Amino acid sequence: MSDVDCQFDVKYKDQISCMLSPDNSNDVKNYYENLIRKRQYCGIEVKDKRFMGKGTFTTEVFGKDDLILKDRMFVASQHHFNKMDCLVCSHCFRYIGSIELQIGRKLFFDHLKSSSKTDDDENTSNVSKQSHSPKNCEITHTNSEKMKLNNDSTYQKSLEALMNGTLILPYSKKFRLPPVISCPGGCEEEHYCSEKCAINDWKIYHSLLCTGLKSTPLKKEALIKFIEHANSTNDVFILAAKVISYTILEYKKRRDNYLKNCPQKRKQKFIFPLLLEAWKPVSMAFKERWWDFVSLPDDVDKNDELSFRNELKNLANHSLNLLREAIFEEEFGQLFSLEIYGNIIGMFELNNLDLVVASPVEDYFLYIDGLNPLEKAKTEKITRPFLDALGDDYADYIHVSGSAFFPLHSCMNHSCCPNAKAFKRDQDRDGQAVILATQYIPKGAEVTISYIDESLPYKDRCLQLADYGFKCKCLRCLSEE
Ligand SMILES: C[S@@+](CC[C@H](N)C(=O)[O-])C[C@H]1O[C@@H](n2cnc3c(N)ncnc32)[C@H](O)[C@@H]1O
Repeated sequence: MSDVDCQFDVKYKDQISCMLSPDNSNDVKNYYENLIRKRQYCGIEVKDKRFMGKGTFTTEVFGKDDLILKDRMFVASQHHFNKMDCLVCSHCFRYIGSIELQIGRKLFFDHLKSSSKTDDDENTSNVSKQSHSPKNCEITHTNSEKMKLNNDSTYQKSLEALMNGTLILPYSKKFRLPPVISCPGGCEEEHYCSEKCAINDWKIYHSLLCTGLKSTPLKKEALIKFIEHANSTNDVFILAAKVISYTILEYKKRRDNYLKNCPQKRKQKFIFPLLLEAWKPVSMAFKERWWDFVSLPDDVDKNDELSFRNELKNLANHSLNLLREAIFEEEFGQLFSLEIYGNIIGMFELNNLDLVVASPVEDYFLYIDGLNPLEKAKTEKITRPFLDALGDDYADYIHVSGSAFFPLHSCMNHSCCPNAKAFKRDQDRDGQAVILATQYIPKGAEVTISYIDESLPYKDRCLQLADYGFKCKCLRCLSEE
């Protein structure tokens, strides 16, 4: 493969190799024990499994449907296209605002997309202003009953009324959502469910990636270019940027603490062991260089494999150049090397779990549907036009969709006859990963999940798992092979 020129790969060769070399098994054990303790979960441990790397094992018995683990994400991001379908906290991914805001905002964006107006920018900035400052003054239902959704300006007005809180839908108070809290840096991109989430997100990654008022114009312009490139190519680049920001900010926090306790070391400019500590969530994760392991798409000839892999490498390099323009700090040159970037992207591709959160809007319409016939008919006079405008298949796209990396979930190996599954119960209304036992699991057994549809025949399963870069060694595959 022809090498894309990356000066940082050469300059920081030794540090990069140290960052990518496997941690010793004691460190691995301690890291995951700590993590499990922090999550206040007992009943599982992470240990080495000879041929498959790490695995998760039970330390107590689990019954069918028992909760094994609720894992908080290390980094996560909502898909770019999903941001117009639902408004959620950028940190915990809970729905925010109100049922009215969710419906009005979604229909407003749909309307913008389909309308022939050219003045798109003005409308978009209007919607963000209106949609995050609900006023909560109720109007009578008779007003909304008069709505004619086929009349463009009446339709727009009714959507605005939903968004700014002047139109309250019947029974929506039964589905209250947390308020919309703005980004502390003043960007219009991220919103939160609480000050706590806003501050946490700011401290952990967003302060380096915010395009708000606190960002200098040059940095803002560069960040926007980076984000636009990621949105139009592969939004895993956004996740990679979050990982780099996290590592820089975590390092700085650790360094400040260290220097507070050892003021005599103040002259020491850069403390590499502290960067390694900050890098732990990535160094512990299973990962490979992205462009090396991705399986060849069906439409790419085997003879073109080299140029296919080079294309991916060039794409990552371009994204990294854009990110450097925005947030590069000389002190952390190794974090901006292509080798590190390729491994971070590879970590997501190999461990990614879809981020899914069910929508309260669907609950709301199901509730209306379950009312007694008289009440339902009265209520639907108001709600039906909105439900019709959302379309029959609205439930398929108004739930949160995105990508996330979960440190403990990512230690679970695949099996084609798994004993657990990632599954969101009714009460799981945020971005955490929920792992449930699908059968009785004895103490000491490995907890396995299926990365694919395990009902497929052997050959198809092999093909699908090739996308994850491995050949399955579970008992079922070994016997079917
Ligand atoms: C999400 S990680 C699981 C944890 C991983 N074993 C580790 O060491 O961190 C997925 C990787 O684990 C290995 N793996 C998981 N399930 C496997 C299986 N059934 N057969 C062979 N390798 C498996 C593969 O290398 C795969 O790419």
